[in-house]
Amino acid sequence: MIRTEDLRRTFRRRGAVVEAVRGISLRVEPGELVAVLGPNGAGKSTLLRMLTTLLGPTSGTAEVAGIDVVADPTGVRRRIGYVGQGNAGGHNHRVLDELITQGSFYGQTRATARRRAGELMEALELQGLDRRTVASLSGGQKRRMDVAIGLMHRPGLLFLDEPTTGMDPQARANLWEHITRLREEHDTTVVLTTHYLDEADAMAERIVVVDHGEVIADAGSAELRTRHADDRLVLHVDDPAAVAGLVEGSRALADRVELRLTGGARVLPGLLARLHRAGVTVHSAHLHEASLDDVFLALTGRSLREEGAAA
Ligand SMILES: Nc1ncnc2c1ncn2[C@@H]1O[C@H](COP(=O)(O)OP(=O)(O)OP(=O)(O)O)[C@@H](O)[C@H]1O
Repeated sequence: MIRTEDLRRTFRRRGAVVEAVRGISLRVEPGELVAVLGPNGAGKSTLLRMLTTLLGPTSGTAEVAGIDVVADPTGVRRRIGYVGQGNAGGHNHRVLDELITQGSFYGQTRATARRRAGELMEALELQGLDRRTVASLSGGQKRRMDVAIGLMHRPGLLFLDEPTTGMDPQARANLWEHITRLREEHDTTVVLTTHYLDEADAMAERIVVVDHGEVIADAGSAELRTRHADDRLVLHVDDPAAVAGLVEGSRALADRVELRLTGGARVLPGLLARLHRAGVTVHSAHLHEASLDDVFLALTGRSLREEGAAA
């Protein structure tokens, strides 16, 4: 669905050259949901803007939905949906009119656009709001409206730039439910950027971490955590020093032993069974699984959570 080869984009700013995207080669297969993560200024938006033809590459190539972004940007736009960071809808327009206008823009007849708008309003829980102005919608409704606009022409590929930023947790969960359903029903490929690690963790099958204009990791969340960050296990026991002697790599504290390990959930049952056989009573076992933020910290030396919070 997407193929880029050594994609680059530089900007000139006050005489200096900024390399916003530095040689990204990426493949996205049909039906995938890929989250692009990275701190502010990493190059995520620049990458997305090149893939959606809003910005030309300085060098390298990108094919989106089988079409070269430079040779045929109009062809690419026809096949993709793009939901940018701002609201796509005109604020004083009515919800239904806005959707129909979008459909007409892509060459749909009024009747087809109206039918499609009805389907999407139902799918995205916007029914009953036909005659309301976009400005009068709640934040969550507006964002779902943005997604509806992006889907009017039935694109096989949807780009979402920070779709849930600024939403409350319930509205986020709700939008995700809709995106998941649209994928299940229409097999839409989705590429999104987000600052919310928990969201990427829960929803994306694949996470592409971008930093300083480069892809520094590309895998599923579980694989990233196993590969780049440790879990931490805390066992409360009567004699920590004795137990530390039995568990390689652990250290004894006053009332517990602590241990760093990979794949903790898999290791834990065997470890507990071994301690039981050795006559050790474990009062409690707490496994702190590595988070994506731990992965990010291990890869970049920075916490994405802090960067995201500062944004
Ligand atoms: N039009 C431009 N002119 C000059 N520099 C730019 C321009 N657009 C982006 N940049 C620079 O390119 C780098 C990458 O920016 P980009 O917006 O792609 O990052 P990002 O990862 O999307 O950040 P954010 O999470 O804040 O949206 C930054 O250093 C930014 O200042």
